[in-house]
Amino acid sequence: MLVTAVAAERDAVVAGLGPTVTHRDLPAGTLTRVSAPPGAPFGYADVLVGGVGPAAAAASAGGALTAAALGGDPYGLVVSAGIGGGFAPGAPVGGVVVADAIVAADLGAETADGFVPVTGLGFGTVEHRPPAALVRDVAAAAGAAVGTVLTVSTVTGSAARAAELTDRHPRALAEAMEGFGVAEAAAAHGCPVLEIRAMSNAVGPRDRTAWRIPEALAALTSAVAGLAAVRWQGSAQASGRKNPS
Ligand SMILES: O=C(O)c1cccc(C(=O)CC[C@H]2O[C@@H](n3cnc4c(=O)[nH]cnc43)[C@H](O)[C@@H]2O)c1
Repeated sequence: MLVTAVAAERDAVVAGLGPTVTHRDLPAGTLTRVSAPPGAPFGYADVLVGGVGPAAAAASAGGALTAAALGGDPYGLVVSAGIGGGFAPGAPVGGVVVADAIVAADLGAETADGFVPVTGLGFGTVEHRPPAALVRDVAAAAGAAVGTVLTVSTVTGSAARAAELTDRHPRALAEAMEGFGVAEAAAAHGCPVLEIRAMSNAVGPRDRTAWRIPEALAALTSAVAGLAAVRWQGSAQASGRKNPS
């Protein structure tokens, strides 16, 4: 299953996968089923429009994962896919990033000594690690850079905030708003997760007019075609599942 925030991202993802089979409304999100090409090891992928932000993403992905599991056909991989902001110079506008770490960047507490992640308060987790071999293969197929993708609830809008984030996360290449939520839902189901982001804008001072959304959506389509090549044309890992994507 691939999870996007908005319908425009869903359309870009579907364009990289193949023909649509069905649409289905779930309590949280709309699921589009895309058929795999003949000879692929798996029959289809589902693409979920789950909403903007980590909470909406977790709720919608969790619901879809549960529905699939209760239907006897659990997902074998969940992918958070969409556009994002890139940190210069590693992730230019129009480029693609595949996450090797999906990090909740603003989940914690502000203290007199600075930001403390929620793990420093004794709770939860702030990072999920996608499978390294899959990250490598998908990044190669997608022509993507590999690095940390931050999940934020507030889009960065100043140079000071961008510098604060890169100080705390020197490996960060991109930020977006859903990856950690999707990853939390996947982890709850024991399911591996990936995050693929196509850069629509630079992280920094807010300038919505500089966002290059059509270019990013086109890059997202190409990147997802690379993912499909790995999952559908590459040697399928024998997962024993009918519905691994
Ligand atoms: O207006 C449109 O046509 C349009 C088409 C596709 C997507 C959008 C969005 O606004 C998606 C919001 C989505 O994008 C991610 N995002 C993009 N840039 C950043 C950023 O610099 N910082 C954080 N998130 C970013 C985010 O995941 C949002 O969900 C509009």
